[in-house]
Amino acid sequence: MATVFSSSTTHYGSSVPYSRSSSSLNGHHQRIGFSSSSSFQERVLPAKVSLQYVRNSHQNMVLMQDGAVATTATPVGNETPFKKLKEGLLSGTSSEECKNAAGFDANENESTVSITVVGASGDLAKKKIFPALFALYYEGCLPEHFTICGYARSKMTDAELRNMVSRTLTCRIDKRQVWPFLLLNCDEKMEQFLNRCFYHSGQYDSEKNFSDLDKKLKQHEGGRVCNRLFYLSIPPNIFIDAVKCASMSASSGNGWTRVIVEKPFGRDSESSAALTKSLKQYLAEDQIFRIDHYLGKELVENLSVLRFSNLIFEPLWSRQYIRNVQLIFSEDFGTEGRGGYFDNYGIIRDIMQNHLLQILALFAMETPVSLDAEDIRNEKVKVLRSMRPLQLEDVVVGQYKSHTKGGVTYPAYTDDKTVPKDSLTPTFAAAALFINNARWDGVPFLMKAGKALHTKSAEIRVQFRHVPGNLYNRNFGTDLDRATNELVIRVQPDEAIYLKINNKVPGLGMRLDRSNLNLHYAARYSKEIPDAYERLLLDAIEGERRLFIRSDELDAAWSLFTPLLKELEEKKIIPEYYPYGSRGPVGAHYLAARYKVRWGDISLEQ
Ligand SMILES: NC(=O)C1=CN([C@@H]2O[C@H](COP(=O)(O)OP(=O)(O)OC[C@H]3O[C@@H](n4cnc5c(N)ncnc54)[C@H](OP(=O)(O)O)[C@@H]3O)[C@@H](O)[C@H]2O)C=CC1
Ligand SMILES: O=C1O[C@H](COP(=O)(O)O)[C@@H](O)[C@H](O)[C@H]1O
Repeated sequence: MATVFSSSTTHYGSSVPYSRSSSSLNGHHQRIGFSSSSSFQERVLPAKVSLQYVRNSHQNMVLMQDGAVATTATPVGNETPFKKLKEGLLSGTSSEECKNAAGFDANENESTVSITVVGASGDLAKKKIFPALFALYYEGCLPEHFTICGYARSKMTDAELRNMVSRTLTCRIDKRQVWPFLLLNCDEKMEQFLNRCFYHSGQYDSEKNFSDLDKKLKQHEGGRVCNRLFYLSIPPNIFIDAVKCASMSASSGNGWTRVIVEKPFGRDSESSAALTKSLKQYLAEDQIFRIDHYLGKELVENLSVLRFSNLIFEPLWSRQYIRNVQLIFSEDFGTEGRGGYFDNYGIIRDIMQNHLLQILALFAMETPVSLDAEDIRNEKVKVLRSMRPLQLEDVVVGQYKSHTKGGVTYPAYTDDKTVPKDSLTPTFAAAALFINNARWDGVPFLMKAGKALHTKSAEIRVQFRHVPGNLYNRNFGTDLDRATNELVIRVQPDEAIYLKINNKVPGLGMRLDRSNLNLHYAARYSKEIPDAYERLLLDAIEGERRLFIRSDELDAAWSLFTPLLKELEEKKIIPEYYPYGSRGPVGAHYLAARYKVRWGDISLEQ
């Protein structure tokens, strides 16, 4: 029988510095996830065992027939260890002994990751975290040894947790696979996954309860080197209690301990600094993973690829060619169910200060020295620090009011029982921001975010300047804005990148129209796009910080918004009311017009 000894890169490619590999504090490696065999360059060697080796920038890995994984830092070009491994396996020696004899890392299978979802009974845990963990498991991206533990005050048995989690799990479908093969092992995978999930009930401020959790985790870790990830999916007022107890009583003794912190990271510069200071009493900065799930969205992650790996965009990426940039977020539902949280924050803190500002920073940053997390985050901080803090006149705020349509009455924001009747909290805001650096001087970056609008979407719109001395000007009429190129990056839903160009309508005459060069993801790629939480959880497990917010980034972000937020609250600025399901307050148009901008999502041909 021929042996397939195949070489491949991971699906990120071997030359990409942040190709996925683990790097743990204790130096053990444990690789997770292999590229599909279809992309392997296959070489046939005369032997009876099957090996696949996978290479990335840090290490080489061999997947053996029995599923065991071996890793080595030896370059792929040097095949000696692989030959030795193969010879050993052919002689009938066990995988473990062969690995050791051939010089592969001895312990990579001896470490384990325990993921504790703190606040496991809550909305985010059910909706996003457990499904993302299952998706990672289903895709073969979790390490061989892992345990998932739900932690919350609610009383629940392991079986009850599994039952709760099972209701939210779905299997990923690859359109290339053919029914019925595509879901063949789905139930089996779900069961295997659920068997690795456990529950521990406890208070968030009880070291004793966390110490009991520690004992439970140890039982599952079975004496291996243990790496521990805590996901704080709880309200912010209990972050510090939970971090304190986890770090004092349940952190790893011999591996790494990391904590994912959910937003909000404070509500202004002062409270954010206080939160960071308190977190740093118990954790080092490199243990803190501040999550902004928009950074995990496929098209946001693609921004750097688009800019820095295509020749055609970067030369245009400046004030010389770009007239304005628009960052637009809208939801077609209100704060239903989250009014209590929302009223203390409002849309500016909920969406603009984090999600939209993070996109802006990635969009506008200079080319980083490398793709390493620190290099990227350094560039983002520079952009944020080059921006002028927002002032009241740069902003329009709105709040949705009740609206009846088709016999259905949609509630006002203040109809929510958890919201004070006289609340002035904005559920909509539009803002004009400027970056005072050589690249972007004078270019308006307009943001718009709102709840209870007519549609759900998130997009980046880049409107280019008019073509100087355009020979075809007379074909466009008086409205030259309509004829300028616009690049649209539709983050969600129905991901796409399209460029609006002027084009000749086929025929004998000379009529121009606006057409799209369209990269529509659903048509181009058969695989479902992973949820942002999957990418971010995997990054946190692998110690990749690129998509998490560093504390100086956070400070810079708050510095931009804090003076405005204070002024809005101190002056009790009354929001412009807009009907539920509408396009938002008209003031947003006046704001844009002040900078000679028209919102791209409102124009007739979007
Ligand atoms: N839900 C979402 O869509 C999003 C949420 N977030 C953030 O994620 C975190 C979790 O969100 P979410 O799941 O919605 O939160 P929940 O309000 O559902 O709270 C999560 C769990 O925390 C416990 N809890 C709730 N309130 C208190 C309290 N006052 N004191 C002690 N424990 C409490 C409850 O568990 P038990 O009673 O069993 O202990 C609850 O199940 C928050 O920081 C939120 O801001 C961020 C983005 C989106
Ligand atoms: O962080 C938040 O994001 C959600 C929107 O996330 P999406 O991935 O569904 O676009 C928003 O509804 C919520 O208010 C906010 O806290």
